[in-house]
This record gives sequence, C-alpha cells and structure tokens, in this order.
Amino acid sequence: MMKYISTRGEAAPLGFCDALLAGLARDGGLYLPKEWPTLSKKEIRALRGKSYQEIAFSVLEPFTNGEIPAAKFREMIDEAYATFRHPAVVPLVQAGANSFVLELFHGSTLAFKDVAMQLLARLMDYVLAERGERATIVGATSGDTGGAAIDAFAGRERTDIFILFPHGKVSPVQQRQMTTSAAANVHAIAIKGNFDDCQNLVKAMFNDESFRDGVKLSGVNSINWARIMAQIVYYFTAAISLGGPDRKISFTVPTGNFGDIFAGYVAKRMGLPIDKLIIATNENDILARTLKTGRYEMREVKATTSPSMDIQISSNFERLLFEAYDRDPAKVRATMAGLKQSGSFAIDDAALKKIRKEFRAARASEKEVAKTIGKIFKERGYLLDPHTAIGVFVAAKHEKSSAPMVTLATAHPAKFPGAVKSASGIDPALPTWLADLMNRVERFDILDPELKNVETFIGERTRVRE
Ligand SMILES: Cc1ncc(COP(=O)(O)O)c(C=O)c1O
Ligand SMILES: N[C@@H](CCOP(=O)(O)O)C(=O)O
Repeated sequence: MMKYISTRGEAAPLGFCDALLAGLARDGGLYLPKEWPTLSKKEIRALRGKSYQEIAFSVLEPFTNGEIPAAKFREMIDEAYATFRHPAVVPLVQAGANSFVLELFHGSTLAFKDVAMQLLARLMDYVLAERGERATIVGATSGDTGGAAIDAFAGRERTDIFILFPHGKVSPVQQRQMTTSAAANVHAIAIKGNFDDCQNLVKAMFNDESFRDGVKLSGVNSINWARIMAQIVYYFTAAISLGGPDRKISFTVPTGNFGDIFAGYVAKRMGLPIDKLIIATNENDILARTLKTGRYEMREVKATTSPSMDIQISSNFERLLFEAYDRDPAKVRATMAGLKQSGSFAIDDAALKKIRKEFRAARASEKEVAKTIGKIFKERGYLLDPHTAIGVFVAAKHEKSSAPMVTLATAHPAKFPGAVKSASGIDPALPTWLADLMNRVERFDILDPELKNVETFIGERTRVRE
C-alpha cells in the first residue's frame, strides 16, 4: 500500500487522497511517495504507439494507491486532456538535428500548468464529493499557476479558490487570465510584494493550524504532490516517441520552483532512461549558483522578461535535498531551519555529488533571452516565449551530447507579447478563445503581504463555514 511521507519526517504518512487534499504536510514538509513505483523497459516499450491519455493512466495509476477506481481515473484523464487544443496534447517539434521542443502550452491558459491543473481539479472534486466535504484552495503564483488554477477550478461546487499574485509583476495577459473570471468561487488577490512573498504567505497559512482547519485549506501549487505527479507523464511520452527506453534522452527545463524538473527526476527514478536533466534559469539564477558552489544563497528578486521564473525560494528543491540526503528528514529539517534563519544553506559534499550526477544547470541573461527569440524566429520562423527561450539557449550549450535533447516549451509566446515583439518584431496573437481577453472586465483586490490581514480576507469569503 503506497504511503506518502513528509520531507521533514514529523507528519503522519498519508494515503493518496489525503496527501492530495493536504497540499503541504503539517510539519512544513512536502509529501513524496515512500517508494518510487517502477516500470520495466518491457513495460515502457509496451507504451509505444499509445495515446497521451493511455500513457498517463499507466504511469500515474501506481501513485493513486487504488484509492481512485480505475475507470473513474481514466475518465478524469480523458476529460482533463480533452481540454487541450492539440490532438497529441503535448506535441514534440523538431528544432535541430538532434534537438526538440516539447510544446506544453496547448491547454486553456497557454502554459504547462494546465497539464497538471486540469487533472488535479477533477481529482479534488471527486475526493471531496466522495467525502461530502468542501475545501478552500489558496495558491501563490508568479503568473501561470494562478491562471491555470482559476480556469480549472472556476465554478466548481466544492471549492473556493484564492490566488495571490505579485501586484504589477505579472504580464498583462497573465493578470487578466486571473482577474476576469466571472465565477463566484474565484478570488484574485494582488499582493504588494513579489512571488516569494505570496508563496511565504501560502506556506504560513498552512502552518497556522487553526486557520488551516477552519477553512479546510488545500493547495494547488507544486508543493502538492499531485501537481508533480501529473507532470511526470510528458517526460515518458516525449522519451518514448524518440526511441525510449532503448535510447537515453536529455531534457532542458526552464526552472523556478523546481516542480517541473523534479517531475523529470521522478520519471528517471521510475525507470525512464534519462541522460541529463538540465536546469535553465533566468537572471534569478539561485539554482545555477547552488549547483556550482554547493551553497544556496538568496538574493533580491530581479524583474525579468520571464516573470514566472522570478523566484528565489525554489520550493521543490526541498524534495531533491530529501533524496540527496538519502531521505534523512533530520538533515532536511536542519537545512530548512538554516534557510529560514539566514537565507542560505550549504549542501554536504556527498549530497552535492549526487545532485551533480543527475543535474546540470546554467542561466540565460536578459540579452541572451532576447537574442535567442530573435535568432530562432529568423532561422526557423518559430516563436519562443521568453521562458522557453531560456531553455533553448541553455540546451544549445549541451547539444554536443549524443542523446537527443528535449527542451520543455512551458508557455505560449502570446502570454508575453511585449518581450516577444521587442525581440522578434512579431506581435504574437492570442488564440480565438482568448481573443477578447484584454477587453474583459477585471475583478481583484489588492492586499499588503500581511498574514492575518490575508487570512481574514479569505476567512470572510470562504463558503466552508456555511
Ligand atoms: C512559463 C513557465 N516556465 C517555467 C516555470 C518554472 O517551472 P517550475 O516552477 O516548475 O520550475 C514556470 C513557473 O512555474 C512558468 O510559468
Ligand atoms: N512559476 C509559477 C510559480 C508557482 O509555481 P508552482 O509550480 O509551485 O505552482 C507560476 O507561474 O505561478
């Protein structure tokens, strides 16, 4: 029976449905499966020629612990990916002789977040209905998680959703995807601060037991295991279509909160032959510096043209540390206490060696991002969004490797028209279903980054108490 354990070791292990609703563990840690389920090469080979939905079911079913009836789970997967506007769900596009771009942006809100969020909303709805419960979802966003969560949860009977975004620090398209929902259960809140302030508020709400229990708090950020879980699938689909498991594949991932690339790490642990996992950062390069020096050291957040990656506190790095410390929660607790106290920590030599064995990291400057968008458009007529451009730039540095290189295209260029136009001269158009987005009426509140204030705001509007 699969159980989920906390990286900090002081919260009770939970089954799949409880971990799904819990989000963050009660000891402040992040849930992970006690053991990694594995697929043999033969089992992976058997997935060749199958649809995204079929592969999703085979890869994810072992994580659900039999707590979701198989037919119901399959139905949720089918419904979730029917919302995607491409028949392949996440098509793989050839970008060079041995390099590819995995387009993860064909969902409703044009970012890779739709892949996990559409499934998560259906899973939560199902579990809450089975239990006759309601939940209050609070999420932090640097721009994309919020829109995807609002789209997936809008109008759902059993949840109210509150999304905290950094005031004035998301793109106009991202903002309107969060602020123009007419659904009564949706609340967009602009926080006077940056993404880390928003994320800290969400974590503090989870650590405030009376608030947490009072509103039946649940989370949809990648601190929620189910978010990572759903993102494992596309590493399998991409690798299989390039000859996996009989050939190793490398992935470059534009990275901020370390959720997406951690899903790649899990795919590897499950048996998918992945060669390199390459972390690509913008000028907020804390992860690239950490891999180089062994010290995680926070600095001021810089505003860049890839705002969704303007992050210093990379939450899921804690999951990697847990793995690198051979799942010793005491070491994770000590490390996280150090981070809270001093804004930095050092990684033990042995753990650092393990991390460096699995991952590479590099950054792209603002100039390099703009140059990459312009160059790829000129050479191939293909428009990259600034986040994907960071991946493509970093991937090119590693292309000598014999394994095919897949860069994850995490957002559609039309989400960031300003940066894309100034780099390429092209004004990327929003797809038809969002064509009137900039004319829709906005509805949001602006709050200070003050915990009690935000809790009161949420408490007064949640319907859990009714
Ligand atoms: C477009 C885009 N690219 C990349 C990232 C970074 O992904 P992660 O936070 O999972 O590392 C994000 C935010 O999560 C994003 O919205
Ligand atoms: N880049 C993200 C930040 C939140 O990340 P998450 O994956 O933990 O939800 C965003 O766009 O909001």
